[in-house]
Amino acid sequence: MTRRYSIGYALASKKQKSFIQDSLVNQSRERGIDLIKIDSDKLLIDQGPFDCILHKLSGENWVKQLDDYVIKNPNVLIIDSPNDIEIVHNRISMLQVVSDLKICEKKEENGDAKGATFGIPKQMVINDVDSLMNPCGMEDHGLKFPVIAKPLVADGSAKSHKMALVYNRDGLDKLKPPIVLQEFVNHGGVIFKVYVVGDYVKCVKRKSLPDISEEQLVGNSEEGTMSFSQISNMTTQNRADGKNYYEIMHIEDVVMPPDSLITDIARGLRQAMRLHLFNFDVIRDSKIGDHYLVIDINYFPGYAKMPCYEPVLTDFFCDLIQGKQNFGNEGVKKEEDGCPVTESVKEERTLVSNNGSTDAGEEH
Ligand SMILES: Nc1ncnc2c1ncn2[C@@H]1O[C@H](COP(=O)(O)OP(=O)(O)OP(=O)(O)O)[C@@H](O)[C@H]1O
Ligand SMILES: O=P(O)(O)O[C@H]1[C@H](OP(=O)(O)O)[C@@H](OP(=O)(O)O)[C@@H](O)[C@@H](O)[C@@H]1OP(=O)(O)O
Ligand SMILES: [Mg+2]
Ligand SMILES: [Mg+2]
Repeated sequence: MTRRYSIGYALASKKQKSFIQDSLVNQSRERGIDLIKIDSDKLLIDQGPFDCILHKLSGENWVKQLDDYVIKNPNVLIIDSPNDIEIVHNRISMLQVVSDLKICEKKEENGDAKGATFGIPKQMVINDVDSLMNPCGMEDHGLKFPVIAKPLVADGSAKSHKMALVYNRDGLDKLKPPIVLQEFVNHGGVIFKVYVVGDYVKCVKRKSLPDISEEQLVGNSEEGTMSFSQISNMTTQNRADGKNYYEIMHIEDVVMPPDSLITDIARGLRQAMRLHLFNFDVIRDSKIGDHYLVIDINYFPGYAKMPCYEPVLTDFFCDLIQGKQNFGNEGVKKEEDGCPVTESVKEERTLVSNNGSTDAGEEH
């Protein structure tokens, strides 16, 4: 009799609706893994037992419950540790991880960068209104208008997604610190969203803020700012002339970033942050062409929008249970054509039981 494995999940209702779909539950069940909802009205310690806990909750009480559960069940896998998640709840610390990545970029004989390079936009934190009104602040950080004002805290609240494109100094006085002012970089209206699920990496294209021409910049100066939120999830945007900007720009024709660069950044972030479940947003600097900027990192994003999310996540669950998902230098899985490496799991999988013994998994 093959032992079954249980993964408990603790998610906000919106997240649970989008992520725990019947298709995912059924595919996991077929592979010997039961996805079980953790009851938020009961103590975690009184539930289970779980081989793994998936969560996207925060707060002292929840963190304490996780700690107590781990003390009583030292073999349980927590995906992911609240301490590790913290780094992406701040828009300065999240991008500092990118700046600190050591990825060997190819060089020409004369030392110039060869091929694609990456970085983060210039940015500065504004903690209070006085710093906002300091005229030298932006210049000291090499920032010039337009800039994007983002809430410093990226904690998943609706407020944390409320952004503003600031055209001039008049626009600054509408802002409410603490915020980050980030240089606006024209990038052709397309953002590259890179989903990471353990060792698996998938890059997709999404709609993004349109480029700003010099004329538009002057033309929009009277308002001072333009507010927006979660534009990459936007379905339509009709311009004044009624035409949909995104139909005109043919997003499907936009060239993807180099696969090797994306997987190197994904691997580097995974090892540095010690997170299994995140995505990061990349834009291509229109002025340079093969220079890419990471502008955002999100913990436990909307995986249901990722192609083949069910097999990818089920694969990940199996690897977790087998103890395969760690932070070593193992290769990064990329999708084969069509769905990802789930085909490669057809071979027999030995699942490791809670007490460390192994039992042969069923032929899948
Ligand atoms: N530095 C930048 N230059 C140009 N456009 C930018 C820049 N930063 C953000 N944007 C635009 O603003 C959008 C939202 O920015 P960002 O991804 O940081 O916000 P978010 O609320 O964290 O989004 P998400 O829903 O991905 O969590 C991006 O998808 C992109 O269209
Ligand atoms: O729900 P959605 O599908 O929009 O997923 C979004 C997710 O919302 P959720 O919390 O409800 O999962 C967001 O989380 P918070 O920052 O708000 O915590 C953030 O990760 C976005 O980047 C995700 O959009 P995506 O990057 O995948 O396009
Ligand atoms: Mg984003
Ligand atoms: Mg974000």
